[in-house]
Amino acid sequence: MTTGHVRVDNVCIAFDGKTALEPSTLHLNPGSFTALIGPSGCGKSTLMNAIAGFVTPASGAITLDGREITGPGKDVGVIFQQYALFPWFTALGNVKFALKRLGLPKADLEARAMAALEEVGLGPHAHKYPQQLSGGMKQRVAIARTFAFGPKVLMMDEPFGALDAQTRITMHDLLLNIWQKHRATVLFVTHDVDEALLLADRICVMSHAPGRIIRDYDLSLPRPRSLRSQAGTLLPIREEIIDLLHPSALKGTP
Ligand SMILES: Nc1ncnc2c1ncn2[C@@H]1O[C@H](COP(=O)(O)OP(=O)(O)OP(=O)(O)O)[C@@H](O)[C@H]1O
Repeated sequence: MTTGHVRVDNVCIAFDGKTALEPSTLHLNPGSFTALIGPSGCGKSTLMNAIAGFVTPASGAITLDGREITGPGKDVGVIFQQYALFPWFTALGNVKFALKRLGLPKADLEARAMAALEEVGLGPHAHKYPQQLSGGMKQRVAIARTFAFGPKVLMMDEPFGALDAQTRITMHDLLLNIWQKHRATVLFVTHDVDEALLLADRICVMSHAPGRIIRDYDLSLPRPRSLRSQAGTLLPIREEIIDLLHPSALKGTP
C-alpha cells in the first residue's frame, strides 16, 4: 500500500477569529486505522473536516500523497453518525448516485453498486428505501456507498454513535473486514474508549478545547481483540485515556 498517506502539519483552524484547533501535527500512514478521541468541542470533527477538504486551515498544511488538500475530492470518503441517505432513493439508488461521479457505463455502475451492497450483507435489501431499513442497515448503506468508489482515505465521525450496543459489535466486525480488504487509511472519531481500543492501530487523544493532540498510543495488537483476552495491554491504556479525558485534567497535560 503506497497511497493514502495523510500529513497534517502544524494545522491551526479558527472560526470567526476563535481557535477551534490549536496547531496540530498528525501523519497517517497508508492503510492505517487511527482513532481520534477527546472531550466534546475539542476540535475532532474540525480536524476531520479539514482533512476531508470541507474546512480550510488558518495556517499549516494538509497533504494527501504529497498533494495539498484544497477542497473535497473523491480520494477522501466521509461517514457521519447521521447516515445522510436520500430518502427518495432505494439503498441501491443511494450507492449508484454516489458512484455517478466516476462516470462508469450504466451496467458497470449497477454491478459495482450491487457488489458494494452485497459486501455489507445488504444484497437482499438493495431495493428497499431508507425508511424501511434499521439504523444499522442504513449505516451499512453509507459504508457501501463510501467504499464503493474506492477512497484512499476514510474519515469516520462517530459512525456508530447512534446504534445500540449489539448492533455496534456487528458493525465493528463488518468495518474491520471491509477495511482489511480495501485498506483505506482510516481516521475514526469516537467518544467510546473501548471502541477505539478494539478497532484502531493507533489512538490519538486530544486536549480540552481548543484542542491539540496530547497523546499518541501505538496499538499493534492482533484482531479480533477483546478487553478480556488482551487485558494486560489494553486496560492500562484504557485507564490512562479515561484519566486524560476527565474534566479535571489540565489542558494539554501529557
Ligand atoms: N462551522 C463552524 N462554524 C463555527 N464554529 C464551529 C464550526 N465548526 C465547529 N465549530 C466550533 O469549533 C469547536 C470545535 O468543534 P468540533 O465540532 O470540531 O468539536 P468535536 O471535538 O468534534 O466535538 P464533539 O465531540 O462534541 O462532536 C467548537 O467550539 C465548535 O463550536
